[in-house]
Amino acid sequence: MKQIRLFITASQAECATALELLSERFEDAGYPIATMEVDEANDRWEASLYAPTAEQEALVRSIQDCLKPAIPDAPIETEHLPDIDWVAHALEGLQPVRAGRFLVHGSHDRDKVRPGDLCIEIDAGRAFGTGHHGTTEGCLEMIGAVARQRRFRHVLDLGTGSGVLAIGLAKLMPASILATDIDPVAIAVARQNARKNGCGSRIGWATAAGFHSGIFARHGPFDLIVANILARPLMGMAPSLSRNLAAGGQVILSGILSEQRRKVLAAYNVQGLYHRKTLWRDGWVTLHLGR
Ligand SMILES: C[S@@+](CC[C@H](N)C(=O)[O-])C[C@H]1O[C@@H](n2cnc3c(N)ncnc32)[C@H](O)[C@@H]1O
Repeated sequence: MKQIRLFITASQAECATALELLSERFEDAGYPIATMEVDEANDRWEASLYAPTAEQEALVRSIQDCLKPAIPDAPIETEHLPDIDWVAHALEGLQPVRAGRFLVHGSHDRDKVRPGDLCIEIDAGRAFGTGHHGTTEGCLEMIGAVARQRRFRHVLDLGTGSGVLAIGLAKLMPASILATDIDPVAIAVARQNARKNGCGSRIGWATAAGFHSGIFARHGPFDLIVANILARPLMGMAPSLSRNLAAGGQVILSGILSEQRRKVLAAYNVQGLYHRKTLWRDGWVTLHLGR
């Protein structure tokens, strides 16, 4: 199905209002809504709604009507999004997966849940993270293990994708949780998933590339940072990750191939972070580091 993004460009405050109004009117009907900063220096943000192309005309009118009381003059722009392989995504989500203390399953597998299962319900969709990938599995397993060892108060899930790790964190830890992603679609999907899992109000959301946003200073420093991205960006962001980590903080990293493990460890050692444990899953590693 062809998809579009309908959006306004406005100040951060106006976009926050737009997010509230649009969520109230459209989210229960299944339209993902998101905001994203586009120009920090000039306070330019975008508030977006994602929909099938066929609904464009009717939705533009409804959005104008919805925003009129608060932001009467904002023109609504349209971006046509690339096609997505829905079949591949749907197949990815067929089977429930056990990852450490968690059972990750789609809504069609609710009957497979057993008493005592710590469940995360995620339907395959437009954001990465159904629990089937070795990196997600490794992170969930590591989150389960570290949650047994100590209490965390400020937690960050950087590169949240479907929100699977943030939801797992919320289910295990009575902490304040921030989840971010470079992709606004992922944030919109993750917010919906968190709501479905009963922890929507426990998690703060933001679209941000790496640590390039004021949101981290407002929520941090963090005593646990989880980032399942890829080895190269993880190495690049080692200094900023370290700056946002509280004294005595811990880090879980994944998206790293086995052969990249040493390089990533070296980049974090330079920042004063040391290896505690490695999990190997399907050629990928998940690292647990501490100060
Ligand atoms: C491998 S997926 C992980 C998703 C989920 N956390 C999981 O464990 O299954 C990586 C996610 O990181 C996001 N991402 C990639 N580079 C990023 C960056 N520089 N800053 C923030 N998010 C990033 C991608 O959009 C994607 O959603």
